[in-house]
Parts: sequence; structure tokens; C-alpha cells
Amino acid sequence: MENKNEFNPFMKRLNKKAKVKKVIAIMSGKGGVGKSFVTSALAVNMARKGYNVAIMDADITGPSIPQAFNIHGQTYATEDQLIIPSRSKSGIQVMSLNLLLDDETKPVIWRGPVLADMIGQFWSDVYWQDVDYMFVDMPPGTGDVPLTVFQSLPVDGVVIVTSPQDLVSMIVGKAVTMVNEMHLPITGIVENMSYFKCPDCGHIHHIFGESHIDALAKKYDIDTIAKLPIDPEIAKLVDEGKIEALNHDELDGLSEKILKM
Ligand SMILES: Nc1ncnc2c1ncn2[C@@H]1O[C@H](COP(=O)(O)OP(=O)(O)OP(=O)(O)O)[C@@H](O)[C@H]1O
Repeated sequence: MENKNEFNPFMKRLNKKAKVKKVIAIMSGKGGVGKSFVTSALAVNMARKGYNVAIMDADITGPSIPQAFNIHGQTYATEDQLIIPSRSKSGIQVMSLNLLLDDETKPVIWRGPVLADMIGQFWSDVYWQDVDYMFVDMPPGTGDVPLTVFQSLPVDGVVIVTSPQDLVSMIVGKAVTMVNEMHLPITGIVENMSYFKCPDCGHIHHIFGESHIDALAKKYDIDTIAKLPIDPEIAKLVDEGKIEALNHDELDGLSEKILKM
């Protein structure tokens, strides 16, 4: 099915007030590889370049974006009942289910169709303000919600996040196949937790095994790759809600590719 096809019956429309120019979905074949971190870091990178950036947290049952930006509490609505996205310190617009819950520690135990509906509402019922680039943090895997995002949002590109573990090559294959079947372009592939650089001797350690990303990129004909180190500072900044203070430039190449889209 052509995602951008105007006859796609699943495609949701933005409300009249909202403006979003480009949509980039961030997916991973499996959980815990750092997809939410990469989403946040990419958003920060693009915001630093002066663009209006937004994050839609579509990882509905495990929303972690508000924590990384230290955004908590209730969201507000406009007079015509559109939800106003929260803003991070540097002005990134964020919409996440956690911002709509009375108690953000309560688990969300909804079934697929309700989750799918929520994604539609995050697109249609939110007052997205002049967004140049929206990054959509998807739940891990190739299930219901990623399918809904691909079918109902006008996705311009997909970033796939992996880790170096062996199993991942098979799992990445599933993610790539899903994106190809949706006729969407893969913007790039990010290997997170790729290596650890010893702060004392500078030696590079491959904690999770040797990198497979170059071979994977070649196999699937993906030209933009990024390798991110394991860095305790990353975990600390995410935990403290200070992701906007991140000082890594490994995603610059991916940002450049996104700017050329
Ligand atoms: N390169 C890194 N170095 C150190 N810690 C990292 C790195 N990347 C991610 N982390 C930490 O690993 C944990 C998992 O990361 P994250 O939540 O981004 O993964 P995810 O793939 O989005 O998970 P989920 O499958 O739950 O959606 C977080 O605590 C995060 O701060």
C-alpha cells in the first residue's frame, strides 16, 4: 500500500491549526536498544540547527520521552478542544500518553485497537505548531502500533535503531522488510551501544560483540549509518531529564540526510 497515496483509507488528517512538514519514524526490531534515546538525541540535534522540532511518543505502553526531557504534569487544551503539546526547555514540542495520565506510574493496559486510535488522536487532535520535523518514537517490534503509524501518518522516512548483538541482524531484517512493504524510505540505521571507549586508555571495547552494521547496511542497501558508544553519561542525562545537554555528534550525518529529504 502506498503510504502517501491520498486514497489510503487509513490516512489521518491534521486539524486545521496544526502544521507538520516532515515526519520521521524511529523503529527498532526489539526492545531496549535505545530507540527512545536516539529519538530524543535526533530531535535535540535538529533543534540545535534551528528547526522547529516535535516528538510524538507512540511508544504508548512504555512512554519514556517526557522523562528524558523532564516534562511532567498535565497538558492543556485550546478553546476548540485541541491538545496543546508540552514544550521542553529548548522548545521541542512533545506529546506522550504519560502527559495525559493522572498517575504516570500506572501501566497502560489497553488492547491494540484503542492504542491505534490513540495514535490517530495524537496526529489529528494535537495543536502541532509549525513543526519542521516530527520524530515518532515507536514501540519496539513490527506489531500493531508501528503498522498504524505507517498507515495513518504521512511518514517521510524511517530510522532503524539496532544494537550489535548477533540476534539483531535477523530482527533488523524483519523491520527492514516491514518498511519496504509499506513502500517507505529507510533514512538510516543507527547502531546504539556499538562500542565503549575507555576514558583512561582510549581503547575501544566491543562490549556487546563486534559490529554488524556495515554488513547490514550493505545487505539492505542503506547508505547512512551512525554508531553510538555506550556512555554512562547518556544514561545519567536521560535519568536526570537533561537530554538537551547531550554532547555527542555521532548523529550529525543522519541529521544531514534528514535535511536533504
Ligand atoms: N548509548 C547508550 N549508552 C548508555 N546508556 C544508554 C545508551 N542508549 C540508551 N541507554 C540507556 O538504556 C536504557 C534503554 O534505552 P531506551 O529507553 O532509549 O531504549 P528503547 O529501545 O527505547 O526501549 P523500549 O524497548 O522500552 O522502547 C535507558 O536507560 C537509556 O538511558
